[in-house]
Amino acid sequence: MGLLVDGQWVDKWYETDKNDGKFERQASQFRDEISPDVNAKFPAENHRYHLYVSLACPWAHRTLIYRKLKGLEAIIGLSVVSPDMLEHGWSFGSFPEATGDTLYGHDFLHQLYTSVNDTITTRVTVPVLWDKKEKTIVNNESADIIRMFNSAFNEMTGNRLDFYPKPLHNQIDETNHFVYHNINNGVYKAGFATTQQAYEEAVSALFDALEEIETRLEGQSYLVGDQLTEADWRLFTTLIRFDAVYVGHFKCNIKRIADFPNLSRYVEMLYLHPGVSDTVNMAHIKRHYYYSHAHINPTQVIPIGPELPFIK
Ligand SMILES: N[C@@H](CCC(=O)N[C@@H](CS)C(=O)NCC(=O)O)C(=O)O
Repeated sequence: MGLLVDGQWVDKWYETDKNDGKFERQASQFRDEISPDVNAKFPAENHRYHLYVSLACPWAHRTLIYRKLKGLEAIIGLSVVSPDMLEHGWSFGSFPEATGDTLYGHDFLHQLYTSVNDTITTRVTVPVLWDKKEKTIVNNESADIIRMFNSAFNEMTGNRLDFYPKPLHNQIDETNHFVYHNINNGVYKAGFATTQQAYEEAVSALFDALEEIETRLEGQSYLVGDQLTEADWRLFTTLIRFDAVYVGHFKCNIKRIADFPNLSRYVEMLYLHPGVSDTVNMAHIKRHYYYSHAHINPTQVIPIGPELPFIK
């Protein structure tokens, strides 16, 4: 685990000392956009773009779901890192279903970042949306990438599924904001907190938010407008990891998702949505968290359980 400072890899953990033990996520640096406009800087083109992901990562998982459901697998290539994120950060080491760097054969993901800018200072995160033509990172923010995947390639694929329909923009954005701060990032704030108070604040906000979503799902199947939207996919990738890793490893253990009837039904429904189960890899998920965060789990022993009834 570490980051690039002036193009050099530095092996160090997140800084929480100056912030009362609180984990603060840094903003993604590459925020360009692929557009259907042929004159755009990054126009939608067949075989031009490539996605680097970890199957363990909930942020990268969003992009994998969209690549699948929007019919982009034949258009956008894929490289899957090893789940082990150790002293060199994300690496292309061997592990079942890790592909290696299928474009350049790099050993480490930070080499991809420094190939764009050899004096860059940045965290080296997945997902990365890569442009093979310009040999650069288009975007490394999952929230942006799924918006592009939702619409930029529609002409090419003929796939017009819309998970961000215009009339629901405000409601989706509001829900995303609530879910991001309290749940998606909330589990990380709990897990990476280094003081009791920071941990308790994060866990309380997390479970208050889960209770609120549980209530919202009482009379409806989806979060917004009673139709499947981006808001659901963004929540799903955290919920599917919850009982397997966040309850134990991140100490988010007031309840399990299995203890919330509506959330359980909801996560199972989304998991069973055609194509989605292919994007869920529990071996990578459990291995990544329990093996990579040595300060939380120094023995790197990975628990066998829990039983997850509907997961193949
Ligand atoms: N805001 C980013 C966050 C991505 C992110 O933090 N990914 C994690 C893996 S789950 C990562 O690569 N962490 C490495 C690091 O923070 O150095 C996004 O949503 O794309």
